[in-house]
Amino acid sequence: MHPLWEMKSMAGNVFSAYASVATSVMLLRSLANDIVPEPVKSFFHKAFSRFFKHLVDRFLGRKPSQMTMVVDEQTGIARNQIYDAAEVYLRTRINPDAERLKVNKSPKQKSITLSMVKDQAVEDEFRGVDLKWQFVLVEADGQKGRFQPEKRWFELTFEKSKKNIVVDEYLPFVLAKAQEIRDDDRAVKLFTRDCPFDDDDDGGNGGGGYWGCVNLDHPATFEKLAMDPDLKLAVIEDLDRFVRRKDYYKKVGKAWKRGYLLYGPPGTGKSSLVAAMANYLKFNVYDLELSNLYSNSELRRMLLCTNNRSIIVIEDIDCSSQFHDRDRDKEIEAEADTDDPSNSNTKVVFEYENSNIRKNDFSYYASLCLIYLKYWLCLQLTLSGLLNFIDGLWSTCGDERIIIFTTNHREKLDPALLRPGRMDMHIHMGYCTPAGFDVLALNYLDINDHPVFFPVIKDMIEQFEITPAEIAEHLMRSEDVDLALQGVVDLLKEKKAKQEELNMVESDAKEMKFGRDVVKSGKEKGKKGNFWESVIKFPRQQGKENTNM
Ligand SMILES: Nc1ncnc2c1ncn2[C@@H]1O[C@H](COP(=O)(O)OP(=O)(O)OP(=O)(O)O)[C@@H](O)[C@H]1O
Ligand SMILES: [Mg+2]
Repeated sequence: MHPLWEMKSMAGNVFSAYASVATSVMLLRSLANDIVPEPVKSFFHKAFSRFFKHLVDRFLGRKPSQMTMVVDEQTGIARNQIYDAAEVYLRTRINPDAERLKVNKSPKQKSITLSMVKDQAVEDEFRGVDLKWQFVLVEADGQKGRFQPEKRWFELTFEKSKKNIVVDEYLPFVLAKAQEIRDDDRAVKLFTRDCPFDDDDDGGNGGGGYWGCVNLDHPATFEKLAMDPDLKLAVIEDLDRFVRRKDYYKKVGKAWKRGYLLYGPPGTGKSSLVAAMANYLKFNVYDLELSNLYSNSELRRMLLCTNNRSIIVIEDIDCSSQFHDRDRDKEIEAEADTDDPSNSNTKVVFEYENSNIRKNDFSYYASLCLIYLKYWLCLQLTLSGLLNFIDGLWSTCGDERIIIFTTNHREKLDPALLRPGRMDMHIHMGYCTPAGFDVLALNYLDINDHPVFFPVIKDMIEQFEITPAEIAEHLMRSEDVDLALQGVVDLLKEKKAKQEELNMVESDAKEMKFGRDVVKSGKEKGKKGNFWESVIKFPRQQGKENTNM
């Protein structure tokens, strides 16, 4: 064939192939147009054009277009929370090779913090997005006739196309992270009613006008507490579970709070455990002194003014006369509902019975007048009022609360306080055990063992009731390990001597009682005899009779 004809037929073939491909593409396109939904189409369209633009930028050596967000220190008259959060968060992102840094520590901070200096830049990365923070500072200027205060802001620069990720994900991440860092650095606070100070720097209404606070610088931690190791672990696990179970509490329809009852003899570490819990969770502590409160509404007001993530402590709950008997509460409330004018007298008599006022005391009349006045003003603080706040409707006001009661006498408490579900965990703080002594010795003397004293002390500790507070006090008496341990041994020997004395007195008392019973029964049978002879001699005679038998 002529080469010209050959070329012509090839071109015709190519053209017809192109035409058929083009027709198929158009057909597919119209088909796709009908089948694929609009959002999917627009997504692919955007992705393709972005990819294409990226390729072109790469090819031409152009940088993707950037965006800068300005984070001012103030929004109007209020502080800009993003600025504050960025300031805290960026401390953790400062380049360790930086040549200039600011160093700060306020009285309320626990540790020294580093921060950026003027015009310093910090780079960060979040989900594949590169970010650059720059700290800008314009110093105060009073030269142009008008005073210009110092101005500070951050500039956050990133790829423009990543704006949504930055606004929706990165900035909330910075806010949350900053809060975490602040919580770690924050000193735990102790709120009480009578405290004249208000050191609350959290910006919240930690006191609401009712509470004053100071830093809780209690050094107690779980490691330093001498208590049963299994119980200690159980308490820590319980706290961890409580803190991470926000959604669970919501799901089961329970207020996100937990109650602990700490009971045991004085000096066994109940208050220390409260401090250890607060330090472990970084929760503030509200020390609720019930003797200062006169009515349920006052109690409610006080409790409503407490912050979330806090521990409310009522120490020595058994000493609050109002909280002994809820049935009596009900009686009082029922009596109050009637119009009987003697009601107030009944209430006063009840309170009088429960108080320590003694007749003929100098303060007798004054105290009685006060009690009358209280009831005349309808002021009542009852156990029902407290329970209402613990797990009634009021309990849902506030999240992540822990309520702790401490007592030396659990048996004296109203069963309503002890029923399951009210105080979720009852923790017994008992006398010192050998394992507890190990903790105290390590804590106070930095020793794990002593070949002479440890076996003696541990053996005696098992036999006698001795509180960790007593041992701790003796361990602190000398810096010399041997002297300190000898002190503990002496203390235990003293206990032993006292115990033996007590046992003797008890056995004598038993003998006396026995003798008296015998005399009584003898008298009843009509036998006459010398009283002392009966008391002292009769048991022995009785013993002889018994042996003769
Ligand atoms: N279990 C313990 N572990 C370590 N130290 C303890 C323990 N118990 C008591 N202590 C020491 O004794 C001191 C007093 O203890 P704490 O006030 O905690 O006892 P408590 O049980 O609250 O007494 P109370 O019933 O009288 O209020 C603490 O400061 C601490 O040094
Ligand atoms: Mg205590």
